[in-house]
Amino acid sequence: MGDTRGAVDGPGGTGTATAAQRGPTPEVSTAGRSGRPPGITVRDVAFGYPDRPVLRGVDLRVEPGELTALIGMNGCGKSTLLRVIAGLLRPERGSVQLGGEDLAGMSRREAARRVALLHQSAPPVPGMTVRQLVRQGRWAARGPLGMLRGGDDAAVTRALADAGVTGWAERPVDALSGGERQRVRLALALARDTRILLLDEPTTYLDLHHQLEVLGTVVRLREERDLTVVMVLHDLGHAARFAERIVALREGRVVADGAPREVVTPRLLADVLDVVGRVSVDPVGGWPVCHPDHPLNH
Ligand SMILES: Nc1ncnc2c1ncn2[C@@H]1O[C@H](COP(=O)(O)OP(=O)(O)OP(=O)(O)O)[C@@H](O)[C@H]1O
Repeated sequence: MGDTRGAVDGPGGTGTATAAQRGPTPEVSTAGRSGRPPGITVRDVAFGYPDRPVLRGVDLRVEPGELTALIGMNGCGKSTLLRVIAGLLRPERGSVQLGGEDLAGMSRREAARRVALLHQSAPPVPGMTVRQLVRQGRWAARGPLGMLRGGDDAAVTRALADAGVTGWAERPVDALSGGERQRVRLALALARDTRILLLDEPTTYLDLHHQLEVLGTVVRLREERDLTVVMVLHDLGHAARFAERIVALREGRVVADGAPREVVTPRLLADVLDVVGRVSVDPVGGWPVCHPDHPLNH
């Protein structure tokens, strides 16, 4: 497999102003709202589960305020990498920094005040309402004794509204459809009110209408809340359209990294996704459009 990394040396060229294009701004080192959001620096990270190595030396730098899509085949380590960045898994080697602060020196709560992760979690507690679940997102913001703070209700209300689920607030989560639950998970992550948002397959279970709606919401919230966002997407077309930058993993390594127009090529389809296909440019939007033909047979 060829290494397509370095096709460009940074984000840009998607028609949206990138963090680099917006110019240098100071990173903040706290979860506070002033200044630019923290960037993410992953250096030579290795991680494995007891029976298998997964991440094999990942290097990645996400600029403050950047919207990055992480792509790759099933099992290549995307979710594992997000969990490492969220501080849920400790790397065996290498380091992760959030806004220049080393994650290794942070408690779970300190990490959770800086970074929120939407992931495909366990089934909800029977009868728990959407609002009750989303309130759980406030745990890290609370004091050591779990005391509710003044901003909790406002953060929950805002998260419900931003994810478009206010109308379901009093409904039991276990009575919602898969797609509805996925939007509640987005609200749960937003309730953390962090400046770094990690989204693991945020469009899973959603119909096309709601996929576009959620991705549009992520783009809007990135601007409104001034966030740094990394999202795992299986749809390369969505990644090419909505992200400023695409990072591709293969067998636990970064093998491509750059602006969609630069890295989304037939070679990327083959090298990263084992697919033979073509790539054209959307005549209206200008983003790359993939035309997958058939799986690549090795
Ligand atoms: N808790 C676990 N214990 C053992 N192995 C695991 C665990 N979680 C994931 N794995 C394995 O680690 C590898 C990477 O998994 P990961 O979930 O990071 O992949 P992924 O790229 O997100 O895949 P997908 O696109 O299918 O969601 C896979 O081989 C998976 O089976």
